[in-house]
Amino acid sequence: MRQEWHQLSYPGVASLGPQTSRPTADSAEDQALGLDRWRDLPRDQMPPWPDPKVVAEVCQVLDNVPSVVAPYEVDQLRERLAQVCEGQAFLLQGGDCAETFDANTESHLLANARTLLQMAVVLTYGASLPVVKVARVAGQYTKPRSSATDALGLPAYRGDMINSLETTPGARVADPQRMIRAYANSAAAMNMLRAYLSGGLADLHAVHDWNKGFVRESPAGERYEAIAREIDRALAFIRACGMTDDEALRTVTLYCSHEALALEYDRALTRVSDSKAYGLSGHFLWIGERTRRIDGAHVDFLSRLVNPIGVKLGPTTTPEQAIELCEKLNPGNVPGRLTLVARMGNHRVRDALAPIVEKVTAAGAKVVWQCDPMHGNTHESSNGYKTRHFDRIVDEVLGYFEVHRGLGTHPGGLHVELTGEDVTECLGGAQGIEDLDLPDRYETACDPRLNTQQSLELAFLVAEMLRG
Ligand SMILES: O=C[C@H](O)[C@H](O)COP(=O)(O)O
Ligand SMILES: C=C(OP(=O)(O)O)C(=O)O
Repeated sequence: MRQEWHQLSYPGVASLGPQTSRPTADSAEDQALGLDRWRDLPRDQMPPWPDPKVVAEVCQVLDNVPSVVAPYEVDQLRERLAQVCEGQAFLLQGGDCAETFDANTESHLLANARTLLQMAVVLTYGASLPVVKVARVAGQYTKPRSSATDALGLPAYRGDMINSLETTPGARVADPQRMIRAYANSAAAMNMLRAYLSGGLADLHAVHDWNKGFVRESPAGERYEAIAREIDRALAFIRACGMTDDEALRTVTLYCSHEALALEYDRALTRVSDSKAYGLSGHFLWIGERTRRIDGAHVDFLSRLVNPIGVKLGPTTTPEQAIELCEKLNPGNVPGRLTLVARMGNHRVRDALAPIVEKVTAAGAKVVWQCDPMHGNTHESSNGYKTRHFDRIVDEVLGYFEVHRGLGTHPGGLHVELTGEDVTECLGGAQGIEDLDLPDRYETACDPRLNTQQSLELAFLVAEMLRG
């Protein structure tokens, strides 16, 4: 008999039923869809689970839990991303680098959602297009690492789904039980966000009022006043037309996303509906720069889902590799299915991205082009913090716009690591954060995030770019 997740004794699982190395006996349908082929393929960044039997037992539990998202939402997001693909919408994706169980609080979730909504309003105005909003939330609990060990020689922290950030050898042992905690935290986060988003958090007028507060208080506020005033006028016009009760002005759909790194987790939360495989651990799943090998487990598994998916492309990606990824991940060339997320670094974006966009476009592949200006711009500060400079982030976005404008393609989206808290993790911005300020509130579990002010500043700057 299958176990319910709430019946699991924590932390031990010795009392659980059969010890199998596979999570479940696959159904014929799962087999036909090839949902477990990845298990036999080369797999980078594999969580160092000490005991596969425990992994299998945990997955057996996750096989039967209510999913985090629903198939119709996944289909809806793919359709919305199809509009981005066709140049009729813009994609904004953002949130924590690494979610943690401790920070999965109402206030943190609301602060992040609020910041994303604020950015979306500015970008909607800048692009004069609908903005599809996707949060890095409700599942962003795994991290690929460059090294198996950290500076202390301990096994690297790989995200709360896998091990703990605490700096003891015991805490760094990968613990499959954490997948259940990640699931419970993700389900709770989505539950709370759905409730707030339909209950006033997304009210357009309130969100714009927060932006006006930002413009008033930011040291660089003057620069953004013109756009804020124009949005004000547009809203006044909408009010004058008597459209204040319109549902679209009061609620928004916020989709959730995470890197599909711990494949055991995403596989266990996959459900087959109408003979199609839906990864229901999140609406949008992506493959990281470190796990995108064409013959690898991650590419194979995600190729079998119908979700909208993304793949990160770093500066060493060749146009041929990008085309191969398109063919493998989107053989039907379905618009909205595949997002190519360029994370080149500001020094490389102009020369590395252009040939990729050119050749992928010439090959006829339908993709959403998204810019992640964070991951190629990381450096160590003079006082030893992993950081990113706001100017380099802005410059990468500029370079991305230049490439797309030059080639006549749609610069479809932005993907950023951000938080709605006043942290000091990235340098620069109007607050002028410097190396010596970094220790004040350096709270990320992995990579540096833009704080609220830096995020909004970026949104205003991108709005300017979008307006040409
Ligand atoms: O978020 C991305 C990666 O997980 C991260 O940049 C890797 O960081 P590392 O180089 O410190 O391992
Ligand atoms: C790890 C990430 O990015 P990348 O794969 O581009 O390094 C990330 O976005 O969390």
